[in-house]
Amino acid sequence: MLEVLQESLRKAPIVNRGEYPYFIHPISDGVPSLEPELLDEIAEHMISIAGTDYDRIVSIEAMGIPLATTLSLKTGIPFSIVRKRQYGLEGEVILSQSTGYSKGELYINGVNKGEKVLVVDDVISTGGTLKALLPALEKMGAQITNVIVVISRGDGAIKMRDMGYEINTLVKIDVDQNGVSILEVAGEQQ
Ligand SMILES: O=P(O)(O)OC[C@H]1O[C@H](OP(=O)(O)OP(=O)(O)O)[C@H](O)[C@@H]1O
Ligand code: HPA
Repeated sequence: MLEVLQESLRKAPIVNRGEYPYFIHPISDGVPSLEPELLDEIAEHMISIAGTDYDRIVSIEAMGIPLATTLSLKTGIPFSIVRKRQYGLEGEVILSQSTGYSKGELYINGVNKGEKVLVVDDVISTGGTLKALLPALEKMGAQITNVIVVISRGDGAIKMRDMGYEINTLVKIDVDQNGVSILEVAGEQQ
């Protein structure tokens, strides 16, 4: 299951971002090369989890974009990208994002009241990003049908569950100076 993803994670190099050991991977960084086989494997798996009964895919700049694009082409469902840049459009919602290595503002445009949305992203780590985004989408009147994140590291997904949000993740990993260890793969017995 998810063989291309697993193989690529085993090769991921680590760099330090302050105290935070940061893995570098095609899905989370777009480098060194994002292969169509990997995007295809992930998008098919996401569709097997979420189906296609939603009005909009929502994802976050930058590395949510290839995921949302692939899903949109496969499902025919449009997507909106939550941006790190302000546009000042009517109805734009501003939220504060905090990750293990950065802080900043995010701006939501294009999500309409009453829409069913699928939220996808590349990584959940501290959970800081989704902790800000999911309540904001609900406040805008969106109905979140599913949240799917490709790679889970740390306890962000557990913290989100404690807040009442179920996050589907495709792989759970551990990261240290030596590299990435795969702890769990969706759909596989441990
Ligand atoms: O669970 P968290 O600790 O919040 O970390 C997860 C977030 O970190 C990364 O985004 P980043 O802000 O690095 O943006 P990028 O996609 O532009 O690399 C990733 O795409 C998630 O959105
Ligand atoms: O270690 C990481 N690598 C890539 N993207 C990330 N987003 C949160 N943590 C990470």
